[in-house]
Amino acid sequence: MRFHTRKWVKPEDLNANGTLFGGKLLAWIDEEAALYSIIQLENNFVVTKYISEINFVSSAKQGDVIEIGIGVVKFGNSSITLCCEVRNKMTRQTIITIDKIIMVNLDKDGKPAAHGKKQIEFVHERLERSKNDKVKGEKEN
Ligand SMILES: CC(=O)SCCNC(=O)CCNC(=O)[C@H](O)C(C)(C)COP(=O)(O)OP(=O)(O)OC[C@H]1O[C@@H](n2cnc3c(N)ncnc32)[C@H](O)[C@@H]1OP(=O)(O)O
Repeated sequence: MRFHTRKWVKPEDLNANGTLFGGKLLAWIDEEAALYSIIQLENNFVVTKYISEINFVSSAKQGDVIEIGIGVVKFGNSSITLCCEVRNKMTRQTIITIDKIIMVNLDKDGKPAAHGKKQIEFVHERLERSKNDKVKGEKEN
């Protein structure tokens, strides 16, 4: 699991008890899952289909720095299944875990479409590959 995004818990993120509002946290996670899927599937048109049980393990308070981790459970045909953990950046205390977040790759008509991906890719490797392919193509011509 990779922890890409950090958040600073501010007054507007709190519930009536003064701790991080669960709905706010879920919105951050949904956006992170969407961003992760968009980058992996190389398609901006990806939607959240299904989220499994959510375990709120501990709370966060104003001023805490938290980080959102996303991992890939499975690449499907049109879907990608992710897992998520959010933890306190300083103490590593788990705040929430989600076993399965299923995101679906859509075509321009909003219908599920095969994404053709089988494994995690890194943008820098993609760029390196396309640079090498270009050089190879130039040598062949
Ligand atoms: C980031 C955001 O905020 S997005 C906004 C919130 N999300 C939405 O608005 C999405 C609304 N839902 C939809 O538009 C539709 O349900 C769609 C287009 C996502 C999917 O339509 P469906 O008719 O269910 O598609 P379909 O049956 O072909 O399933 C598509 C994929 O999702 C998977 N899937 C569908 N339902 C489920 C489910 N309940 N649990 C797990 N996986 C599921 C399927 O297995 C399939 O995966 P695969 O192609 O890798 O095998």
